[in-house]
Order: sequence, then structure tokens, then C-alpha cells
Amino acid sequence: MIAVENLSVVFNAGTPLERRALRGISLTLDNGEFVCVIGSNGAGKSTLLGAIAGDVPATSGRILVAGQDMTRQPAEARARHVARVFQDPLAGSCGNLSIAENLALAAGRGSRRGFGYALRRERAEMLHARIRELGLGLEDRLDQPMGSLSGGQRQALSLVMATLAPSSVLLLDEHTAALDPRNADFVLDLTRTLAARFGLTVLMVTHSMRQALDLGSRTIMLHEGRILLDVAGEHRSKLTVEDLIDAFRKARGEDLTEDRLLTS
Ligand SMILES: Nc1ncnc2c1ncn2[C@@H]1O[C@H](COP(=O)(O)OP(=O)(O)OP(=O)(O)O)[C@@H](O)[C@H]1O
Repeated sequence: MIAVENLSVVFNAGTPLERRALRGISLTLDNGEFVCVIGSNGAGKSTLLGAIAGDVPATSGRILVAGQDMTRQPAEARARHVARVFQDPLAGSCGNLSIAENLALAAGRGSRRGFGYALRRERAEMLHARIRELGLGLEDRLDQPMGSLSGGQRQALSLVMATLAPSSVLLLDEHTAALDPRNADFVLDLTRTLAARFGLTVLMVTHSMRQALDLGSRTIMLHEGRILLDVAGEHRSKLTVEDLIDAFRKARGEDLTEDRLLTS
């Protein structure tokens, strides 16, 4: 379970550039819950994920992961609990290392055991099987550099890597947004499959309202650093994209045609 309690993040506090990105967010994710997060540009979605991962310091409030207060812990200390896939396919892996080496590092994420352990035979066989399952033929290219893969292949591998070692929460920050529609669908299907297979707790940021209603079991809408909407169960199943647009328009009270939330 992860809990965010009254979390606020202020950038450049006390300067003319001060920006209150999160304004007292409280949120609990039960184990195995798959939550989609939508919101306007600058709503605070990436900041929320960054704060949970430890990349963005909390100004006030608390972040509890698996019962432990992680608010002041650096990102490295949270690595065992928090896995993350970014929008940029290049961000989650090392292009100069081979696919096998990237996988080995990911499998040992958050553990004190070294590279040698991670590359041991049975582990290598498990990794091989996980890659074969993707159906992309990458199991025959394990010695090639990660940088030689396409964006879609790399993002699919990033997702597999994020789910190799057990974690308390998987953070997905618009992880299909940089892909073409076919690759985006492939990675989304993979997301669904891996989440169901391993009972993952997922917090997924998306700009697609359709995805936000179709994927997972709960939808949260952020606006100007606050939670505007938090729906699950029957209420969510009856919601339409138009309902979300209405909620969003009411919050903004202005013309939204330029916002990426409405144009994607
Ligand atoms: N490192 C930073 N320094 C200063 N301000 C920041 C920083 N990161 C984010 N912000 C500001 O905080 C607010 C929230 O940004 P954030 O990136 O979390 O929004 P978002 O909902 O992910 O937006 P988008 O959908 O446009 O990516 C924005 O006003 C942004 O400009």
C-alpha cells in the first residue's frame, strides 16, 4: 500500500518564480490497485510521481510506502519499493550497455547484490523467458546495445525491466505518449497484462481520457495541484469521456481548446 498525506510541493519558494505544484494531496493506493491520473497541463501529475519516487522533495506532508515513511529518503533508498517508466524511451535504460546488461541491472534494482549475481545462469534464463514472451524477437539480440532498439522496443523492455524486481508501486509517466499508435497500443496491452499477472500497484499518468477510464480500476483528475475527481467502481464505470470533459471545463471555467488533455 502507498499513502500520500497532505502532500505539498512548492518550487522556487519565496522567489518571483514560486510555483505551488501540489497543494495538499492526500491519496491511498491499496495493493494491486491500478490508478489512472489525468489532468491539465501543469496540473502536477509528474510532480506527484516525482515526489513518490524521491526525485522531487516534498515541501510538506508525508509519503508512506509499504508502511514506511519515505518522505525524506533519497530516490536510491526508495528504488526497492518504487519502479518507474518515463515518457522518453531513452530515459529508463542505458543505451551503451547491452540489452542483457540492462536487464541484469534492472533485476538487481534496489538490491545490494552485484552484477555477477544478477547475471547468474538461472537468472539469465528467467530474463530470456520474459523477453521471449514479448514476441519481438529481442531474445536473440540480448548482446546488442540497448541504444540500437526502436522507441517502442525500448519502452516495452523498460516496462519489463520495471517489473523484474518486486516493488510496492509502479509509476508510469505517460509511458506511451512518445510512441506511434501501434507501439502505444502494444505497450498499453503489455501494461495491462503485467499488472494483472503480477498484481501490481500502478499509478499511471495519461493524457488520454479514454485510457483513464478504460485502464485500471480508478481514475483521478488533478487540477492546479489538487485532486478534482477520484472515482472507482460503479460510479467510474458509468462515467463517459464527456463527463470528464465537463468536470474539467467546470474547474477551469474557460476555453480549453489548447490544453493537451482535450486535444489528445
Ligand atoms: N523543477 C521545476 N521547477 C520549477 N517549476 C516546476 C518544476 N517542475 C514542475 N514545475 C511547475 O510545477 C507545475 C506542475 O508541473 P508538472 O510537470 O507536475 O505538471 P503536469 O501535470 O505533469 O503537466 P504536463 O501534463 O504539462 O506534463 C507546473 O506549473 C510546472 O511549470
